[in-house]
Amino acid sequence: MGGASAVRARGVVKTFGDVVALDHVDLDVEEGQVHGLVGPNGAGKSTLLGLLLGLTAADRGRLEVLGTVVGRTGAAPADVAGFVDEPGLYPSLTPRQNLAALASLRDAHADDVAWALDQVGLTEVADDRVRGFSLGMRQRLGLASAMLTRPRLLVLDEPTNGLDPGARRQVHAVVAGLAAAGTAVVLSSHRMDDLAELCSEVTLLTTGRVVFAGPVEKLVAESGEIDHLVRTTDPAAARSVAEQVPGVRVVEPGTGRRPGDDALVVRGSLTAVDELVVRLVCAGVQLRELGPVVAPLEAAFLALTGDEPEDRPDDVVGPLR
Ligand SMILES: Nc1ncnc2c1ncn2[C@@H]1O[C@H](COP(=O)(O)OP(=O)(O)OP(=O)(O)O)[C@@H](O)[C@H]1O
Repeated sequence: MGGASAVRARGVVKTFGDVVALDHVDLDVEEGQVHGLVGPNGAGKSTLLGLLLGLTAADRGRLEVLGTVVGRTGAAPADVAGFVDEPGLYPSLTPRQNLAALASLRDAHADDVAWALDQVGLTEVADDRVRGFSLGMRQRLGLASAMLTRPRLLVLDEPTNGLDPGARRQVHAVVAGLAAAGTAVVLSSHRMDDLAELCSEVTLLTTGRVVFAGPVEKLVAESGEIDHLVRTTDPAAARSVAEQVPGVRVVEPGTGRRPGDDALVVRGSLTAVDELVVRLVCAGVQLRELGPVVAPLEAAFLALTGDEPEDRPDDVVGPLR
């Protein structure tokens, strides 16, 4: 914290006809920070990213990017790069040719092409045509294009969309490395694990409004009651213990259980669940597994939006705390 401001938005409004895509949005991002935008479909994430890239202009409010006020023309300052929706690529060209074309347009050094391809793990397919590429490969090439000019602000719309776990790890490492070197990164994602692993701060949007902005840990701490799966040696005894603990409620039907599983799902604050653990031990009931039914960040998302993020695994159960 404490770096120079990369983005400062105050009261930004953007409408499309009758649709208010952004409704008095504030956003603060510092250099060296990875800032996540999260929210249900249609919340305004891509619209906000588009404003940062200068693809469109705000109707009202004030937007400063890298110390420059972005005016009504929407022209973004130099040193900003990225993509919204899907990266724009030439399908008939190879990755190397795509990046070389960009490099010549943007004054990038030819050596940077090989560097960017290597960073995203596309060196081996650098001379294949983009036309046959999977979504994940196109996403990685989009990231390489965005990095090419070594921007001070990188804007990425769902950069891990379509990536397999290995490629996702690689993209995470690239983004974290760029941030460590001082680049500000603003990215959107529907994946709570991306946000938890990559972002120090998040802005949660619903229908164009900011409903939370701040550190990821604060979002989790504010999520209130969380459903926990409790697996023990004696489910019947565990249930009667749970029913006696103030602030703990047995959830019926509980989600997060495997078919035929007799584990309990209880809802309560972390303090109440801690008390349940103490009482189970005192009652001689052995605890085999305890964890949130959905990851705490996802629970916070659900609590604040009443919506369900995409790509939610069916069986997300945390380890014993
Ligand atoms: N060019 C446009 N013309 C008309 N309406 C638009 C346009 N761009 C966005 N919208 C509307 O603005 C709202 C916000 O859209 P936006 O794409 O920013 O949401 P999002 O959070 O990125 O959604 P998703 O998660 O589905 O990508 C939506 O209601 C959308 O239909």
